[in-house]
Amino acid sequence: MKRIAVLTSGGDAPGMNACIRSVVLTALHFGYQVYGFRHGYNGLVDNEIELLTMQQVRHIIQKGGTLLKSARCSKFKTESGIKLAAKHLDAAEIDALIVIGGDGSLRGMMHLSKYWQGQLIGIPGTIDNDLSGSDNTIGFQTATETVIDAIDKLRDTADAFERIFMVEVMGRDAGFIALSSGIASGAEQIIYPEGLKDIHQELDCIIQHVESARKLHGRSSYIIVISENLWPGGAYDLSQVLTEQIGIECRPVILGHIQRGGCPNGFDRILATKLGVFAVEAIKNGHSLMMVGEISNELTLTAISDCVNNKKPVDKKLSDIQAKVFDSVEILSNCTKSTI
Ligand SMILES: Nc1ncnc2c1ncn2[C@@H]1O[C@H](COP(=O)(O)OP(=O)(O)O)[C@@H](O)[C@H]1O
Ligand SMILES: O=P(O)(O)OC[C@H]1O[C@](O)(COP(=O)(O)O)[C@@H](O)[C@@H]1O
Repeated sequence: MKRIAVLTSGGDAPGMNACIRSVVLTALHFGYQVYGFRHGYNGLVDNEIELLTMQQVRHIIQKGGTLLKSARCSKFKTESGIKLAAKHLDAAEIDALIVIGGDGSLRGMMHLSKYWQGQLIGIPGTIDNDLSGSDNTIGFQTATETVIDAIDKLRDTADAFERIFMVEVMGRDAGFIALSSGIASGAEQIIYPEGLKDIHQELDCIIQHVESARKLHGRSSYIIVISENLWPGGAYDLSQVLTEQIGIECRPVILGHIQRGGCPNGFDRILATKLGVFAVEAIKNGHSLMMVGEISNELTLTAISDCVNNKKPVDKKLSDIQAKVFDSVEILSNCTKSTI
């Protein structure tokens, strides 16, 4: 009988619980014993292990967060830490480990493979969606809906006061959340890392767009969605710069960790369920150092090294729509008032 283990690591994402449930139920279906390590890689280093039962994963499919807890773990990056992790996996006679997490967690698996001989299967779980090898990572769609809901609410008050808002969203170095939520909420500007060379050099364009929109539309609401980490001091400081340059107040809104919480939506529950089943099947079929994913509705296995080393591009069609087709300032300057 195989003994498999599962852990969640890095930024938690809605749908991680659904995925743990799926891994546990599939493992039990195959007659495997399944264990959970708590607190991400800290659980391996500190040997926080528990047997997972069907009872424990009942009624968690709808819950945000993660039953196994998550964390970042600097000790796991050290040689002594990783050796302890391997020792604890061997002591528990674990044959295969499933890690649900983002690119850092998958890099951790590559590191672990140098010290531990068991099978390693990754499942993409992060709101950032920044992993090649799957069209969507678990949590991304739910987080995007959370942002859209927030911007819709902001639009009401922005319209009422004819105000400019700058909404900062997560996505460490990736613009998936910004681009998708910005398009879906009809934001006037979307600023995200992949669409930008150097924000300091492009500041004039950002300001010019706001000013042109004001000239063409008169006073009206204007929403800028911006990814985190693009400006020192974030949206607070950048909105201050804009306020000073435009002479009209631009209000910052930082959505922060709200984006990581909440019930996973149907899409993420189903994705998490499929990937959990497929991960255990991959173990049964003898695979290792692979990440399960879904590309164009097909379940896929991709080498973890490719998933973390190949940068995943944002949807080109979406970025073109935003930059080239939907630019209201350009539309207004291309058409006469009577045609729009
Ligand atoms: N290069 C690496 N070598 C070993 N472990 C790593 C490496 N990169 C990340 N990790 C481990 O994975 C954890 C999660 O990675 P992090 O980048 O914080 O989140 P995510 O997996 O969501 O991208 C880290 O805290 C660390 O324990
Ligand atoms: O909660 P923390 O540790 O401040 O991390 C914040 C980061 O985590 C995320 O929410 C998720 O990123 P990861 O999946 O890479 O951990 C990022 O969008 C954000 O930059």
